[in-house]
Amino acid sequence: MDVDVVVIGMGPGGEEVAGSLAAAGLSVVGIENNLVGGECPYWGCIPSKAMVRAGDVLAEGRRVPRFAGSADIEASWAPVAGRVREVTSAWDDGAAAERFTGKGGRLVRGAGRITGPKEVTVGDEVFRARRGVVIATGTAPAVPPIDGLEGTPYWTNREAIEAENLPESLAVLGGGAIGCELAQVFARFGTRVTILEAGPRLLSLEEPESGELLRSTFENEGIDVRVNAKAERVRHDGDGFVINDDLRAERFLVAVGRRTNLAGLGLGVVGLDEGARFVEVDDRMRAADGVWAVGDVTGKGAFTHVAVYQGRVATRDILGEDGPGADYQALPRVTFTDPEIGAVGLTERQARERYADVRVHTTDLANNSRGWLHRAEGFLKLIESEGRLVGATSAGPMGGEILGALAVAVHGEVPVERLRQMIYAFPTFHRAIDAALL
Ligand SMILES: Cc1cc2nc3c(=O)[nH]c(=O)nc-3n(C[C@H](O)[C@H](O)[C@H](O)COP(=O)(O)OP(=O)(O)OC[C@H]3O[C@@H](n4cnc5c(N)ncnc54)[C@H](O)[C@@H]3O)c2cc1C
Ligand SMILES: NC(=O)c1ccc[n+]([C@@H]2O[C@H](COP(=O)([O-])OP(=O)(O)OC[C@H]3O[C@@H](n4cnc5c(N)ncnc54)[C@H](O)[C@@H]3O)[C@@H](O)[C@H]2O)c1
Repeated sequence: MDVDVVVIGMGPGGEEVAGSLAAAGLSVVGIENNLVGGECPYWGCIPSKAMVRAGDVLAEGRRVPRFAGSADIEASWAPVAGRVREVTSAWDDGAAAERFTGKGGRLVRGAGRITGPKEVTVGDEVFRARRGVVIATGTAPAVPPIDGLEGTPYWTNREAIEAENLPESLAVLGGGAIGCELAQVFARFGTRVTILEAGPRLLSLEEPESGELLRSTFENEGIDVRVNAKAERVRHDGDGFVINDDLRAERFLVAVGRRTNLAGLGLGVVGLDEGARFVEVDDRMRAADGVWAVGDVTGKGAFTHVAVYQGRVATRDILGEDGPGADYQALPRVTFTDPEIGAVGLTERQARERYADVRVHTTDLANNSRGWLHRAEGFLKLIESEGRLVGATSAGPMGGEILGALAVAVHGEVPVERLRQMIYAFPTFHRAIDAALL
């Protein structure tokens, strides 16, 4: 069958390209071997943030004695499991599929494979794409080769999100975004949680202060945080897991990063490296003649907002429209723990590796009027080079929202001097920007 474009993988990145091109009048085939929408709406961002919201409500209730009297809080997992089923439509992608077909796209269920230049095969159906093929196959959980792990009922993000019952205890391998967000949720509901992080701190890709802040908060909330720790051996004895012979936990969540779904995709057929971890793309998301790639497979940041952003860039390129190429200098990311860790652009370390002239401005939220009123923990760290902000971290209540102002400053290359001359509303958390710069 001849079409204009074939999109392999209908997660946030693929859905964006396929839907926009179909809406623009192109004949588009979108191929999906699981659920249209990908990881984010069913086992990622959306249900995990529903869980985070529930944990935050509990934590806020527990703050009542410090502020406003007394409150009896009795946590129950049932509403959380119910809300997860509601926001994921109980893992039914009917509405997402219709969103695409309603724009005129054709959805094909199955695993797509590149079988020739601009040619994709699904089962015994062959699609030839006049304009080209978009690779948007995303990622799956990376599972390290730990002695004894294979064959045990360990959890990845999928089982953790689907959990109908609260485990009594949970060991979390990996103190990155998934590990930290889910560890805090389960702990707030009463699960005894231990985090094993191989590196020296939590959220190892972010500022060290972010990892330290989370560690102290987590420890205050009763989470056992073990850094420089690995799982060497694991066994499951019917009742639960025994990790390294001494740590016992009913459930074991593996959250040590992701691996791209590229094996067996036929990348070699179009001259791409079959063994590479990511698909190399230029700033138009082109990977080879007639091949574009978007989302987690590009290695530019495993976030839904990156997949959608790249999807827009690829769409413009496929339609032959002008517009700026992909630019990641103001890439934002938010870890939805409490305190929330928002960051944009470079960390201090990355900035020092890149620029000779780096200035760092920090302030503690305890010195910010609203932070003090809230008895909040957190900080702002701003990284300046050549008179512009090149990176920033905003950690604290609504850290990801306060980040918005900083992301605009980094993206817009606003001179720091101009930020110093701005009026910041009093008493807001974001007024800490003023304090940091002074
Ligand atoms: C627990 C968790 C929480 C997260 N929270 C956030 C968050 O708060 N904010 C954020 O920005 N990001 C978050 N993420 C990351 C976000 O989910 C991903 O970055 C995003 O889903 C990537 O989109 P994608 O389109 O690249 O790939 P995916 O969402 O992985 O979709 C790829 C799709 O391709 C399909 N596919 C694969 N191979 C084939 C094939 N050969 N043929 C046909 N179909 C195929 C897959 O079935 C899948 O549906 C989270 C992830 C997890 C796991
Ligand atoms: N709020 C968000 O935007 C959000 C939330 C969840 C996930 N995500 C995305 O999903 C991606 C995957 O999340 P993740 O938490 O699985 O990965 P991650 O890369 O963020 O963190 C993995 C952590 O596991 C550690 N680790 C690696 N191997 C280990 C081992 N053998 N033993 C113990 N620790 C080990 C690493 O040092 C690292 O700290 C993230 O990078 C992020 O892009 C985003």
